[in-house]
Amino acid sequence: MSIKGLLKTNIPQTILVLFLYLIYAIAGTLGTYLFKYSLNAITAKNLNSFIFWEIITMVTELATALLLPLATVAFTRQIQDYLHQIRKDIMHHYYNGDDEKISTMQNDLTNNLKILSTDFATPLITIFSGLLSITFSIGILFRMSWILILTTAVLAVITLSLPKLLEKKMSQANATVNQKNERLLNTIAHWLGGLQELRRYNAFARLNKKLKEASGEYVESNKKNMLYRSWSEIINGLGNSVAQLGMVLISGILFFNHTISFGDFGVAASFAFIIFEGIWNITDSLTRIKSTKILREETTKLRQARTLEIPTSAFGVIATNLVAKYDNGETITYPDFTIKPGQKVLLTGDSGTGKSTLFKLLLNKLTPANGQIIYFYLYKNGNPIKSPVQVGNLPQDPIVFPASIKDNITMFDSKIQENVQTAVNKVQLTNDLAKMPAGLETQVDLKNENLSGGQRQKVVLARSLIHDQPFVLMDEVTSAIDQTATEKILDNLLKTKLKTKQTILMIAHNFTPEMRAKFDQEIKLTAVRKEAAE
Ligand SMILES: Nc1ncnc2c1ncn2[C@@H]1O[C@H](COP(=O)(O)OP(=O)(O)OP(=O)(O)O)[C@@H](O)[C@H]1O
Repeated sequence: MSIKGLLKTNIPQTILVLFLYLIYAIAGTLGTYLFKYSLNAITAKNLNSFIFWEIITMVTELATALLLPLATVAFTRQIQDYLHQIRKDIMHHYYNGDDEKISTMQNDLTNNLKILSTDFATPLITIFSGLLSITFSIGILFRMSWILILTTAVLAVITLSLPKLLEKKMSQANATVNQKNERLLNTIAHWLGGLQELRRYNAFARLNKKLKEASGEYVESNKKNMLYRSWSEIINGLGNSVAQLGMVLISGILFFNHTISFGDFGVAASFAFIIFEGIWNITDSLTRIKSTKILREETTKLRQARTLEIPTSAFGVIATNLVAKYDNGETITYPDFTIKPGQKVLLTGDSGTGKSTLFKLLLNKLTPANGQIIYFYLYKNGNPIKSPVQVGNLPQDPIVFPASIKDNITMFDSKIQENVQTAVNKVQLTNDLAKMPAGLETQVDLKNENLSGGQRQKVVLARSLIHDQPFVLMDEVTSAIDQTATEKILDNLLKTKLKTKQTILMIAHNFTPEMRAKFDQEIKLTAVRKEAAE
């Protein structure tokens, strides 16, 4: 998040915002200044002149009161446009990354953007508006007496240097709040994800304890943050009051010396209020802006999109000397294998032989302890050339979204709608849809689970088919589908001539010899060398 980015989001809107704040500052200053004539009319005991200037002042004040909400609305829209842009970039970053925790993502998209809006964007406009009011007020004071300007300058230096006292502490406190909030979200995701299991084992006390711990830390960090903020406000407020009193004192002396009129004395005090309130607001805003420095740097990094080049050809992969190792010492050694572009490969092996772990390695969710994985789609002089790839992944539990079955297949891409029916036929979903009154438009109800496990598997298979992914990992993707349908789906999956050929690596148990024979190759995992942790 940057000033430039905020201003550039919508240039005509930026001009409107700046213009509205400019006339708001002019009207505000004028309203205060014109009151001088009402005061002078009182000392001259001229009722008509007093009423005339009072009406003029009131009209200007009314204009000021109307301008502020207008300017605020325009600026809020500007912030929202900018945040929308940032949110889109962050989503893009996570979408292409595939390796982030949901809680981090939620925190970046909600809490952190809220902080940037309240502690960066809003303070910026406060500074702009404050600077305008201060400039106009100084101009007017200067016309009255240079002594008033000198007093203002001295008091301003004192007021401006006060916030420095707590700047660092506030930045740290803000970062801690974020950290603790992320931990809380993490705990919620981990523990509430297994809520049914906890219920089954009456483990409510443990859930409660964990949530209490995490939320306690979050509350504490928030309290500390508020404490620093309050101290900062107290220190700034004190400086502000001393400065205002100083101005009243000096302008009073100037009045008694006949340097300024009574009207000037009256409004000089008001301008003192505008100036010091402006300075107070600016210093407070600067402190807030500085406290978001770490957050802004993080957001900028997140906005740097991880764009993956997605080639349209099928990919192959070569694995050599591959070894996976978990923190507990569990080590799995894999046989070397090569999967050529477009091949359909079956991955088998007893439970615990490392099939899922191989998928984690291929998805780059786990770094090999040894060996390497090379994805390629081109050969040069007979040798494969390493290339980045986006690996498709169909996990054992199909991930569906609360949208129509059609949208779940197209993933909201209307351009590929016409291919839906073909994909539906190939995954044997046609008969299931015929039983649903709304057919493809049936809304997936995650809460009441209106789709069976097999139907959900068919939906994600159709999704994978329609999206032409160049390399797809499938983990027991037909486990809930009956034997006859599975055979037909396999025929379609393995023999389908897609626009671009697709490489498939599929984990499956209990396939008949005929079904296994449909694959180009079978990788059988057997021995697992275990090195138990101490
Ligand atoms: N996160 C983990 N931490 C430590 N060990 C793990 C972890 N995940 C898996 N393992 C161990 O690694 C070995 C291989 O597990 P993996 O899940 O890859 O096997 P699998 O062949 O997919 O089994 P299944 O067919 O039962 O799904 C097992 O001994 C397992 O206990």
